[in-house]
Amino acid sequence: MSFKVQPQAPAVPNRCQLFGPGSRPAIFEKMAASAADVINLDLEDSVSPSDKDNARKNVIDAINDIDWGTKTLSVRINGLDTPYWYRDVIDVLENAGERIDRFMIPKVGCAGDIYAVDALVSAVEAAKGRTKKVGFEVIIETAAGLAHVEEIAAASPRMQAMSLGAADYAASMGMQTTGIGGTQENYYMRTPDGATHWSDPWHAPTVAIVAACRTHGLLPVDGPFGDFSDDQGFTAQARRSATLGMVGKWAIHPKQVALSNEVFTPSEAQITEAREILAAMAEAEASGQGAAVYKGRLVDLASIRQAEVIVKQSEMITG
Ligand SMILES: CC(=O)SCCNC(=O)CCNC(=O)[C@H](O)C(C)(C)COP(=O)(O)OP(=O)(O)OC[C@H]1O[C@@H](n2cnc3c(N)ncnc32)[C@H](O)[C@@H]1OP(=O)(O)O
Ligand SMILES: O=CC(=O)O
Ligand SMILES: [Mg+2]
Repeated sequence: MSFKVQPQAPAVPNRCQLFGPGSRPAIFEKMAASAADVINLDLEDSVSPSDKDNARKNVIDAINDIDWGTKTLSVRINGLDTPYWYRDVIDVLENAGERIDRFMIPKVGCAGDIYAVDALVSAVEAAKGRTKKVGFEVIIETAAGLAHVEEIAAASPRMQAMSLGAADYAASMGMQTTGIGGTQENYYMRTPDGATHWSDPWHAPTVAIVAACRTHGLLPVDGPFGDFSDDQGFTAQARRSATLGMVGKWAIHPKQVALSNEVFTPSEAQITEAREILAAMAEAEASGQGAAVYKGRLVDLASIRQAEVIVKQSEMITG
């Protein structure tokens, strides 16, 4: 480990972030009743320009009036290249109560974007005497966002989480696809025996986001999977993200919530194995050994840290 100890990410469950357009208030109670850990009320890309003002009012009412239980409540504001974002911040902070937990900032390209929102949020919070500081989560979904992912992660103490936005990422990178996440038909390898092997076009940004988040103590989250009729595709994408260190995934339809929760909740088998490894290592250490054999494979001091990741995840979820 470096002399600089790796910071812990916020200890809150973040297995699924359920999105809903701010212009569709009829679904807000259903979102509140869902099993998602995080709710994202959207003012950005699911709301048409002509509906931005109404959506903002709906979202303010929803923050004030709906019982969101213990969920993390987040509002996705519009991008900094639009005329909407400053009013999203000001109207929400001037009119909504302290129940809001986070602003989600889309399409961030550099640390300066976070600085700008932080300055505005800090001014409105001070002016209104708000006592709870709103946290930030961002979406990495542009070429610039990926190029500056680490400085973005470090940009403000308000930063809590970072998501990969597959749709805008694909557009910004000029990727030849209209799919949102998951396997892409033309991204494959041919093996020497002529078989087709699909690769993961989201691998590189996923790893970059996880590394930036783990370096700076944020939660790395996988973004949307557009084809909500494809449960197996969603689960495969979520499993790849979980294996690479992400803690959760967005749901753009309520049927994706259970799928995401299942993948990002350690299974009984995973927890049992982790506890057995910890027990095997405790026994090894008691006899002066730093390494041991568990089910025919090497376990050592690093295995303790790996096993602890799973045990801590499960303890945090069960409370
Ligand atoms: C690329 C990005 O930026 S992704 C993030 C932004 N996008 C979004 O926020 C989109 C969120 N999702 C949605 O708006 C909707 O789910 C849609 C448009 C995809 C589909 O909506 P519908 O056609 O109504 O879906 P469907 O008919 O299958 O809905 C089934 C039930 O779930 C409800 N429902 C639909 N979406 C949601 C939601 N996001 N949250 C909670 N409940 C919902 C419906 O009201 C319906 O309820 P009912 O059975 O009581 O009538
Ligand atoms: O905002 C999300 C995306 O995929 O784009
Ligand atoms: Mg986007």
